[in-house]
Amino acid sequence: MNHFKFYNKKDVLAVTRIRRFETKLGERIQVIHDPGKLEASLQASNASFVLIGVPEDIGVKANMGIGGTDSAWLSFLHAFLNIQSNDFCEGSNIILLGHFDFSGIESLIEKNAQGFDEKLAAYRHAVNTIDDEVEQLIHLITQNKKIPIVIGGGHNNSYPCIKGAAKGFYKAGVIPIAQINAINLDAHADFRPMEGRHSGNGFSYAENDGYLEKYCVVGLHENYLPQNVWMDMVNNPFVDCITYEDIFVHEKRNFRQAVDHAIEFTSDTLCGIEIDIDSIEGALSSASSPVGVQVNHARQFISYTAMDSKVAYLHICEGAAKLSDGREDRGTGKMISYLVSDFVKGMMA
Ligand SMILES: N=CN[C@@H](CCC(=O)O)C(=O)O
Repeated sequence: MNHFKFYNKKDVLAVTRIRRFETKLGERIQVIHDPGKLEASLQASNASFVLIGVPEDIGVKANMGIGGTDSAWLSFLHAFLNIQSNDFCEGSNIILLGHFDFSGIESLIEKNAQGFDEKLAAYRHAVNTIDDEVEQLIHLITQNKKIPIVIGGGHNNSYPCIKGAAKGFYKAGVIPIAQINAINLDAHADFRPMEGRHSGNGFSYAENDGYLEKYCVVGLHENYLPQNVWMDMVNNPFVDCITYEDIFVHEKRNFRQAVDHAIEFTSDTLCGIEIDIDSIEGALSSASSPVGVQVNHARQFISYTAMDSKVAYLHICEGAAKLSDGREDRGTGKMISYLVSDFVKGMMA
């Protein structure tokens, strides 16, 4: 984990706005005092959740998307640490560990790779480094029976989340084999072919490597589903989806029924909970869209899955506060902060 930056109490308080007679999450959230003894510190902590950032857009660029998913983490942190600590969400059951910084790798690629093909190959190759480091940390967190909360970053990080959690919870004796399920609220399946790692094939690699058993996508857009991916999905009994069109256009099921179906389909073992911010109407991401679920649907998705699934981890990805094409949204971080607090509340309910 060469690229991980641990936070201390001073770092946390630097972004927490202190106010008399009030307490913010930043004042209650835990940090690790000795990063050199990470495993022992996790073991000794009574916290249930470990929050980490993966602010990178290497995976998105490796998928020919628009850069900028590295900008959501700080925006999220500023909002999250200033949530009021109260009976609804107190904060001390969360460890804020820190974030990965892969910006050095990105600069190297930008400086040295020549032309489109070479750059694409270099970005895809770099995702392997991200995979290894993120997997290692998720493994460590879960083998100590804590729930990772991962804020990305591109959706490429579903792969190390699934792989790390499957191995970690297996090592902890929580599951009989190193294999988990996943539910994904997403406009895209991210089940593209294994053509080199990127943000569009995290679930294909996880399934192919045997770490992902059942996978269900909620809110998939028919217009952005390549035919080869659709064929792979319908021919695989361990993969299921409920399209956006079936829920909101044809009204075959309502949103609650769609989420309940996904929870039921994946109920046999631990399940990773995934939200791609591009599933939310108008939210800023590489694949932003005027069509998508409302923020309150995403909040309900998190709340229902946190309460009713056997949760392995939460991964919120693809959001951006600023895209490389200049578009900006100062609300992205605050929106993600609502989703994370809904998750913690749902898990504690
Ligand atoms: N994780 C997102 N994957 C989508 C969107 C690509 C993009 O525009 O960034 C996909 O592969 O289709």
